[in-house]
Amino acid sequence: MPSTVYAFPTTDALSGGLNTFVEKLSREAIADHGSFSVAVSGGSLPKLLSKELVNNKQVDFSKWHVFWADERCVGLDHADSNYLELKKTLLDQVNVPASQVHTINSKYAVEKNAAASADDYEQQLKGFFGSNLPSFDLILLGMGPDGHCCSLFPGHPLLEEHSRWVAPITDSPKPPPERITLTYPVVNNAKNVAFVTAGEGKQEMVQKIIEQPELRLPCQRVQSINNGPVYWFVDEAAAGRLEKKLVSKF
Ligand SMILES: O=C1O[C@H](COP(=O)(O)O)[C@@H](O)[C@H](O)[C@H]1O
Repeated sequence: MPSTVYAFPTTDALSGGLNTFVEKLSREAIADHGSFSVAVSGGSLPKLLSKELVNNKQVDFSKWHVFWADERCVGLDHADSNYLELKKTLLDQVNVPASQVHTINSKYAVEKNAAASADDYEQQLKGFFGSNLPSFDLILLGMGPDGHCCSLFPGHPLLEEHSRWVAPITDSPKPPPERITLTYPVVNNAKNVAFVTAGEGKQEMVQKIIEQPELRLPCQRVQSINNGPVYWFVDEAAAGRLEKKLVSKF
């Protein structure tokens, strides 16, 4: 199924649309099975996500289980930590119970032991989802200017990882080199996946990804096995080169 692209005039409007989208999915998931499992990326995503959501009193954060789509092998208080950014922008101000915030194991992360960190995180997923392939209610992904998502980079062998749920990477082209990442089997088994990206610096790559699927860049390999749409929340700057007919109304 092709992507559904929502373009917003400003980043604030994008955050507003994303807030509405997340509120709806959270409400539906909690009504259906009593919890909302979400995996979140780092980079620019946490700020765009949290801007409006942090003040949304309609969302029952007490039922959320928060995971990371990828994480850097650094301490949880390190400036490069994807967790830290979401903590500052959202988690410190809403009531997700600490036991439902599923961070990378800080001991292994501080040691830069990506292999042990990935094994540990896969066990954390098994603890929550059981032995069947995880099916997140929502995975929120950023897009790097090179077309990477999670810590799945163009041309990297991890693009062909089909057995692990969480993989280590020790040669990330974007620092820091040691990271862990969800793999495609997990990302593509999510009930909903949304990319969130903003700014003119992302314009060229957004156009390539939406208009040239044959390039098989990391973001283009995100395809729901359940045939659901992959959503894109972008601002007008990032959408600037897209053919208008490819943009949907939110
Ligand atoms: O290193 C990372 O980069 C990507 C993209 O970040 P952005 O700042 O260009 O939005 C991010 O999605 C990923 O989680 C992160 O580890």
